[in-house]
Amino acid sequence: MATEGNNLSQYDKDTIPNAKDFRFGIVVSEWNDEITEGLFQGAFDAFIENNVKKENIVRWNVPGSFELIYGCKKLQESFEMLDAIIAVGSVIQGETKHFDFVCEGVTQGIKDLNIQGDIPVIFCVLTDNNIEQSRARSGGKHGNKGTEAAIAAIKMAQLRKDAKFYKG
Ligand SMILES: Nc1c(NC[C@H](O)[C@H](O)[C@H](O)CO)[nH]c(=O)[nH]c1=O
Ligand SMILES: CC(=O)[C@@H](O)COP(=O)(O)O
Repeated sequence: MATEGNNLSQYDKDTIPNAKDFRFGIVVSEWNDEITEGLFQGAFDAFIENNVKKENIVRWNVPGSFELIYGCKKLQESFEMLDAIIAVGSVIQGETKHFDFVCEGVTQGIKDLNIQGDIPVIFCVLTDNNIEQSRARSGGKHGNKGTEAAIAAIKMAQLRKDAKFYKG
């Protein structure tokens, strides 16, 4: 289902687990900060709307989306009490193939963190053809993928909690 024609910020609060005791990390890329700040705000606001305490949200910044891999890895290691982490980035096609390598590298790196680490890392990295697409997905006509990422983070935090319970 494409984003076009859908609003990423709409969700049914009744279907979201109780997040009041969860702790979250958000690692934010500084590249295209007009976009990443919008994504961060969407995620932060969604956490607050779902009863996450402000003091339970940790934010780290990194230079670019490729550094999200290392930043999220160090957050996993340094803040073992976190229940989930969101990686926030905005990659926009330029003149060269660099876009392809950054996008693939970040995708694979965050995938690896979910395999190797115990804290889920949510992929909130826009990979757009132009800034208009990015604006539309970070608080514009298509809503905010940051909101979508926060809801995913809450759901994965609950899944991780349930898994620990059943493991005994
Ligand atoms: N072009 C974009 C980049 N490029 C920078 C890389 O992410 C990385 O910081 C650099 O290669 C040094 O390791 N980053 C974005 O987040 N968005 C872009 O559009
Ligand atoms: C994703 C990128 O690194 C890209 O925006 C850089 O632009 P260019 O390919 O023109 O060097």
